[in-house]
Amino acid sequence: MEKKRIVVKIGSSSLTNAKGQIDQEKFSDHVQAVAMLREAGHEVLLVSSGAVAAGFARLGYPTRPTTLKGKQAAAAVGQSLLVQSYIDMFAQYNIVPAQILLTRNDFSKQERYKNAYATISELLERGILPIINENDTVSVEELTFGDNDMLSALVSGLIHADQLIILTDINGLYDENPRKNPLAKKIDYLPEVTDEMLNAAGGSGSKVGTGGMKSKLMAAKTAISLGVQVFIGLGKGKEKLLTILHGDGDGTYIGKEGLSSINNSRQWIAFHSEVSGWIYVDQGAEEALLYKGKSLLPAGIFNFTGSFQKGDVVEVIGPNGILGKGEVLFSAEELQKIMGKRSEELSKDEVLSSIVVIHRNKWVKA
Ligand SMILES: Nc1ncnc2c1ncn2[C@@H]1O[C@H](COP(=O)(O)OP(=O)(O)O)[C@@H](O)[C@H]1O
Ligand SMILES: N[C@@H](CCC(=O)OP(=O)(O)O)C(=O)O
Repeated sequence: MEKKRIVVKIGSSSLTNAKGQIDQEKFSDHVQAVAMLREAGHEVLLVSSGAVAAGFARLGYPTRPTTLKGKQAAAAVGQSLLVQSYIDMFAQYNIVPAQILLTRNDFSKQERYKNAYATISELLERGILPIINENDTVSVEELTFGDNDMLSALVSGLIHADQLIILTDINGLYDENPRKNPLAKKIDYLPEVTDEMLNAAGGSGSKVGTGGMKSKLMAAKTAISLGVQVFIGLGKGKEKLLTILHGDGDGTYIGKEGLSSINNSRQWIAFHSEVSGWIYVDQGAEEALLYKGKSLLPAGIFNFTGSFQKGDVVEVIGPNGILGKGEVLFSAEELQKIMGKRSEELSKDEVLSSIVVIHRNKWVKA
C-alpha cells in the first residue's frame, strides 16, 4: 500500500465533554485509530483542539468561558492536560508525540514559516507524532473564529499532505444545519466548495466547539487550493481513520482526484505574505502573466506605488483589475529606472542582475 501523509484534525467536541473534562473513551478511540494508521505505514500529524474545553473546569468556570482572558487561561491549563494524556496514551503504542503551538502570524514571516516546515519535517522523518494547536495565549483571532480548522488546512499545505481528515461531532456536511432542520440531506461528495455551500453551513452546535461547519468548509476550500483532499465527518473504533482513507468513511469527501500540491514559496506568497507595493501593467503583460505562463518584464510596467525592497511581495494590477501577487526582484528605487523599458533598451549598468521583475516561479494568480 502507498505510504500517505495524513493530517488529522480533532475538534473539541470529539475530545471533551460539556463538563470541561477530557472524555477518556473518545480520547482513547482517537489514539488507537492514529496508532493503527501509523502501523499501516502512513505518516500522521495531529491538529488537536480541546485546550479550552479540557481546562475550564479546573479554573472553576462552570461552562466554557466567554471572555478572551478566561479562554486563554483555560487553554493554558487544558493544553498541558491534553498533551500529558496524549503522551501517556501514545506510549502504549511506542509513539512519541511532540507539541507544536502556532499562531497564524507565524506563517506570515517567511523565516518562521520555513522554520515550522523544517521542524515538522524533521519530526516526521524521525517517526515522531507532531501534535499541533493554536498558541492560544497570544492568539486572539483563533479563539473567536475557531480557526483550528483553518490551521489544519494551512499545515496540510505546508507539509504537502495527501489528505486532511477533519473529525467532528457530525457525520459530514448537510445541505442545511441538521441540528435546526432534521430533514436536511447529507452530502457524501463535493468536488469543490462553492459559495452556495458556504452559505448553507452554519455555526457550532455544541457548547465546546467554536467554528461550526462554516469554518470547516472554509478550511476545506483552502486545503483544496493547496492541493490537499479533505474529509469531514466522524468514525468509531481503531479502524476509523483507515476506513476514511480507503474512501468508506461516514462523512463528506471534498476535492477532485489528482490534486497536485503547491510548492512552499508559492503557498507563502498566496496565503501568508504581506503586500508591500502595487505594480501596474499593460494588456500585453496581463496576457503574458495570466495566459502564457511568462515572467513579468519591465516593458509591460507603466507605474507602481509603495516602497518595497528586492524580495518583498507586490500585487500586480492589470487593465482589468488585480492579476495576482509575486516576489519582486528589484527595489522600488531600481524599478523606477527600468520600468517601461524593453530589454534591449536597458543599458548594461541598468541591467542589475536580470531583467525579470517577477519570475513566473514566484508568481501566483489571484
Ligand atoms: N450544514 C451543516 N452540516 C453539518 N453540520 C452543521 C451545518 N451547519 C452547522 N453545523 C454544525 O457544525 C457542528 C460541528 O462544528 P463544531 O461544533 O465547531 O465542531 P468541532 O468542535 O469538531 O470543531 C455540528 O455539530 C453542527 O451543529
Ligand atoms: N485552540 C482552541 C480551539 C478552539 C475550538 O473550540 O476549536 P474547534 O473545536 O476545533 O472548533 C482549543 O484548543 O481550545
